[in-house]
Amino acid sequence: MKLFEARGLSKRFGDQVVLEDITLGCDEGELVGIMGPNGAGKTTCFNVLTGRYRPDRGSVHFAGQDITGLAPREIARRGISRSFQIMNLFDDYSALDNVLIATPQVRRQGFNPWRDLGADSRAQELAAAVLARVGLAGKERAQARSLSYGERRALEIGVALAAEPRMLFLDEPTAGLGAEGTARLTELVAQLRRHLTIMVIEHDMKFLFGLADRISVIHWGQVIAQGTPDELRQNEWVARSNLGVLA
Ligand SMILES: Nc1ncnc2c1ncn2[C@@H]1O[C@H](COP(=O)(O)OP(=O)(O)OP(=O)(O)O)[C@@H](O)[C@H]1O
Repeated sequence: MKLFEARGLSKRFGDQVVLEDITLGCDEGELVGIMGPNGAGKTTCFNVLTGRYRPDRGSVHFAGQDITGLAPREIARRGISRSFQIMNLFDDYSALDNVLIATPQVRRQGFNPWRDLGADSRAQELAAAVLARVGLAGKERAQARSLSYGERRALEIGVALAAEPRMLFLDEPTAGLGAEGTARLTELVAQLRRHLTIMVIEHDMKFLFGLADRISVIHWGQVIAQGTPDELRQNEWVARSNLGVLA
């Protein structure tokens, strides 16, 4: 059985069918990519997979359980974390505190901006370890707003990792990064995939083709091709599109 599996997902907004009969999944330990042109429905698909939107039809299973339509918080509790395409950090807080706030220890007590986040030394150690994992050792005390764009993207992934997920969803992690930032992020994701199952939406096909075990191509809300990077390079549609040229 797959660790994560979506079957026959459909979603419409008003008259517009945005997702139609999407079936995709991944085994434990895999890195699976979702690619497709602008407006293809990738972000909507991600939002359905991670509980932000309820599908009109179809199901989502994780670790043998039906999680279709569960609230994002409930899905997170079951071991799925996601990063956001739009930056989702507390700018005035330190890098360490941004991660601390997302740890299960601190979450259990409810978020209280006035509480002394430094009081729990065990949680602090865990948060520092997460920062080291995403390449931000030494930046613990830096305010989130003072970090470079690439560092902020790494911190966002750190925030997602703070919940100690079994599976990580990344929404366009290289968006806005230059060549050097993308290279760093590629290295980070390559490290993370050793211990995590990862699903990633990405426009940067070089990034995706270099890292993914398998990729689903979405166009007009449907999966039009699925396979390993090598298989997709042979795919006529991918070869004809810009997506294929970039890879
Ligand atoms: N909340 C919403 N209400 C109405 N329409 C929506 C909503 N979210 C997305 N759409 C529409 O669904 C279609 C797919 O959008 P979506 O953002 O999922 O595509 P995408 O493949 O992620 O695109 P991009 O790569 O540009 O982010 C678009 O036509 C968009 O306008």
